[in-house]
Amino acid sequence: MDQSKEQRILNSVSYNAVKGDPESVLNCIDKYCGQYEWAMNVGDEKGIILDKTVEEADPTVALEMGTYCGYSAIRIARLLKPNARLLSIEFNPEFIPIAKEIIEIAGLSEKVTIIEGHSQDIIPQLKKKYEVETLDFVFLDHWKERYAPDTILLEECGLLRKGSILLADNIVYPGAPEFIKYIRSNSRYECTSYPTFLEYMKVEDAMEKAVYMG
Ligand SMILES: Cc1cc(-c2n[nH]c(CCNC(=O)c3cc(-c4ccc(F)cc4)cc(O)c3O)n2)ccn1
Ligand SMILES: [Mg+2]
Repeated sequence: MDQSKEQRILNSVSYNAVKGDPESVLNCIDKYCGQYEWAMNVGDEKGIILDKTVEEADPTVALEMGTYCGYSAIRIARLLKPNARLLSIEFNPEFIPIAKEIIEIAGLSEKVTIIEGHSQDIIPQLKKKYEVETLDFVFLDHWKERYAPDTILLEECGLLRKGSILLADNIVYPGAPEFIKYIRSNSRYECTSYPTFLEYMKVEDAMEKAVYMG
């Protein structure tokens, strides 16, 4: 059976990236997906907004929803201080071994825990099963129609604290209108919009930052 696109991305990283060098893994994925096969990595342009927000949050415990090939997990984990950790939820079992391998090549396996499952099933387990008290940073990059209900679920599970920073990808394309409606009309969040472009394309997109005020 011929290989998947995600397998071809892993092949390219495995062949071209410098082991243990996260920047070289990111550059390799961006080159491959920019030149050969588009893929839904947050990419190098939106990646800078992600970097800045992670640096602002300086999280001890970070959550990502939508691991895919591990590109944003590497972007986040490479900026984490010692003993800080990233939990990343992925529902598609095909992507998980590929993400694990790519994160391993970047030398960041110690900092990243990939959890297989649907966000709505995993979020309620984070406190007890994954020993999370509260989340300092959350990157929403999973099913766009789950951004709003999962934000509410994070609140209900007591996983947000005063100052927790949420960053959401794809606000314009594919779009997350219910999330925008919810978060911008909720006085408990301070929202900032970052107009940008869809990964590897001249298509408008945006990211939304929302700081939980408790
Ligand atoms: C329910 C649940 C779900 C998950 C989960 N894990 N992995 C994902 C992937 C979600 N991501 C996307 O669908 C996505 C799509 C595009 C896109 C697609 C097609 C186009 F033409 C243009 C743009 C661009 C992007 O940047 C995206 O992020 N969800 C994990 C846990 N629980
Ligand atoms: Mg995305």
